[in-house]
Amino acid sequence: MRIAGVEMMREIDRIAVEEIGIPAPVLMENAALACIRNLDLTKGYFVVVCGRGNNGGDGFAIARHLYCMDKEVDVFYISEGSDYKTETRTNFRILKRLGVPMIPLSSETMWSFREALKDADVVIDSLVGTGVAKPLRDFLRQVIQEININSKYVLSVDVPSGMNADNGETMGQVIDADMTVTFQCMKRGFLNYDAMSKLGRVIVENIGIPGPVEAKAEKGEFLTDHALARSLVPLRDKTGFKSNYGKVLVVAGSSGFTGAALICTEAAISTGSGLVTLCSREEVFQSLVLRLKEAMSIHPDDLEDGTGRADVVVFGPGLGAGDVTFDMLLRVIKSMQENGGRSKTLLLDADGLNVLKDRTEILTHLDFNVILTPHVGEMSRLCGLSSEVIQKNRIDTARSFAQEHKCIVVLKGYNTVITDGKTAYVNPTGSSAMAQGGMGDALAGIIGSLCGQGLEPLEAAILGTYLHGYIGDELAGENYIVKASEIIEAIPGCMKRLQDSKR
Ligand SMILES: NC(=O)C1=CN([C@@H]2O[C@H](COP(=O)(O)OP(=O)(O)OC[C@H]3O[C@@H](n4cnc5c(N)ncnc54)[C@H](O)[C@@H]3O)[C@@H](O)[C@H]2O)[C@@H](O)CC1
Ligand SMILES: Nc1ncnc2c1ncn2[C@@H]1O[C@H](COP(=O)(O)OP(=O)(O)O)[C@@H](O)[C@H]1O
Ligand SMILES: [K+]
Repeated sequence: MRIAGVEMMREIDRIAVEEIGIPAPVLMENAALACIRNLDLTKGYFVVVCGRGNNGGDGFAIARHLYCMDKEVDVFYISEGSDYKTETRTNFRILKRLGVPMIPLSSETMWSFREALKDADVVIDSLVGTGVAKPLRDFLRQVIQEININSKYVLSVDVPSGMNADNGETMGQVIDADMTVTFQCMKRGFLNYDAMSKLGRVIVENIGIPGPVEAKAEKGEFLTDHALARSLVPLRDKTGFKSNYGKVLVVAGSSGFTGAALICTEAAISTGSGLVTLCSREEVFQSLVLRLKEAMSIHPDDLEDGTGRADVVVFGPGLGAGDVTFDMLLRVIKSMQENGGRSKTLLLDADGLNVLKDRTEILTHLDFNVILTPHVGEMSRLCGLSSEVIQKNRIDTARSFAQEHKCIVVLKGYNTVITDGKTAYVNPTGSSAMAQGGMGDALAGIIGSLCGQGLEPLEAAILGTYLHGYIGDELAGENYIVKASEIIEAIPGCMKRLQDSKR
């Protein structure tokens, strides 16, 4: 599914109407019906609040459908300002002719508006949508405030009025919606962490604009969906042999951090790697070796040998952030440069990222693929921006770092961003039930394993993050929190279900 901002939505609309010839009233009608589909139609009394742009037009059309269904409907509308757009005027006039109660909003009618809001089972917010990206006029702010104070349940049409669809910021006052039915694309602003509390449940509805039309206006930003993830799960050949499913070397684990090494290694095994080998720091090597079952091990003195044999090296979980780790990384990089090429991948996680602080230029001239999997703190160390700035600009931060350093960045957290600098995918799965030590180590093992099984690094990162969160969501359905070891146990079953699923 594509992610769009204001300009992209306007362009999609223009192409659909002007170049393809889909009549604008058809789109408005589809938008209205999409909202009707998501309304609780067992309710009896609806208040529709309309602005003067096309968002208001959607609201007038929604009111007509509710009227057709014999619902009690009152329409309040903004009567001052610019002239109605054509389709909005058409829908306004139809309602007038039908005799649907229509009340212009003004200081004189504010009292009856307030009473209607209090009585309404559902309030439909059709004040403004993607057409406004500047501070709202005072009167509109007052109307929004009244809706927020007095309503039981609000459905926002396309965008909660007052939210900037580009960045999620509030333009003076914003509707606090219970549900947002947004059209055609996920809006970029909805991904802003601060905006999320205003959206309620978000439903993205197709309003009849074909994918190729969207593609003409696209800006390379997508939300990973189930169909995409399913299509990426590798098929296992009937005659497959372990060497067909990738050799993964995990370089992880130091004193006090042995769990990270085991979790990462076992995640790679459970995701389907043919051969997984663990190399850890000298001081924990013997104790870790005793705990391995399916995985093999190599002593840190043999790091170059192990790297040479591997298709993928996952480097960093629990390895320690000091010079020893940096030296190990340089050895791995040197060995990969000598035996590398684009069929090999280095995934850097945790301390593998921390040792790159102020040294990220190392990444720019490598001949093999590089994937970085930072959480926001690690990203901050890598790029020098504060966590607050990064969290407000997650897609842009990850994208420009990936572009500059010619690598793939997986910026973890709610709505993990995966990008190669050209395109960016936002992962919708996972929740704070997964916010626990070890979870990132499991993700690193999963993505590394998928690279070894032949997926392109970007694909491996897209599927790996989706799968990791999808398993987390399944387990969180019945559990307050989810442990990394539970994720690992559930990987094979979940990959099978994902592959077999029809959605
Ligand atoms: N393909 C599409 O993109 C479609 C879009 N539709 C709807 O159209 C909406 C976009 O419509 P528009 O571009 O007409 O814009 P909006 O309806 O979002 O807003 C424009 C209106 O807001 C008012 N306004 C502008 N600046 C303001 C300010 N500072 N303070 C207060 N009010 C202000 C003006 O009256 C203006 O007409 C979408 O959000 C969606 O709901 C649907 O009708 C179906 C098709
Ligand atoms: N609120 C959340 N929503 C979705 N995913 C989350 C959330 N919190 C944590 N996660 C996921 O859990 C993992 C945690 O990784 P990380 O912070 O590196 O943990 P650790 O370093 O302890 O292994 C990441 O994949 C992250 O995206
Ligand atoms: K709206």
